[in-house]
Amino acid sequence: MITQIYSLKTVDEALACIEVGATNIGVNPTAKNSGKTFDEALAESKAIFDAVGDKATKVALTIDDTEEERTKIIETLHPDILHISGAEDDATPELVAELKAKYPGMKIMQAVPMTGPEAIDKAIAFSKFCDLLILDSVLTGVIGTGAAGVTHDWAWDKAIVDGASCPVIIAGGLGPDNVADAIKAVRPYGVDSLTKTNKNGTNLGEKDIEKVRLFCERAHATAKELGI
Ligand SMILES: O=C(O)c1ccccc1N[C@@H]1O[C@H](COP(=O)(O)O)[C@@H](O)[C@H]1O
Repeated sequence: MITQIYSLKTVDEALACIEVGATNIGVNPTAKNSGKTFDEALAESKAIFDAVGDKATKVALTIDDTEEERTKIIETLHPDILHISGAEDDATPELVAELKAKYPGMKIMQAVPMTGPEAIDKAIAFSKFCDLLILDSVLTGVIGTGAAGVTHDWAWDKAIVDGASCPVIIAGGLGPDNVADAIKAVRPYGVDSLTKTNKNGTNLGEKDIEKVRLFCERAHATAKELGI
């Protein structure tokens, strides 16, 4: 079971998350929703990825960035996974082919806004040319798909897991208290958490390492129990 933790702001908290069971470390170098400049956020993300090295899978967000910004993110951070989470710059077969030719080995993960049952067909279409999907909630006022801190109907996620051609990570308001139920309902490839594993319960806070530990332990234990 992939346990993906977002969005790390310091080297120490990233390493602590890995220590307690995070397999994937997510950063937000786009500066969107972060209150930082692009260069500040990118430098912070680079320090984190340099320290993480091969200890975890490194995942970088891009949210409606310009082509120049996206290139800077990829060429500075060398992420294992580029997480496309914008409202306007969804992956296309052409973009994925172009990125894969230029950056062999980098996986493309498309975020799907889980706004209703219409997300099911949309996700299945993305799954035909992306490496991974992340199914995430949306909240008015938050730029991009995700960082919403609320759940959505997991029956939509289950339909996507059953029909998709690529592995699916679920997200949206997941934390230690609901991750086991979510895995039982959806049987995904991975689970992701931001808000509910933060200290102050907002999408901007520091990570609460005890909550991250519980989230990862419960996810791994549930996956083992289900044999997935
Ligand atoms: O991580 C961020 O800062 C971020 C900013 C803008 C859009 C998405 C972002 N992160 C993604 O959102 C999910 C889920 O968030 P939550 O657990 O519901 O708060 C997060 O884990 C990232 O995949």
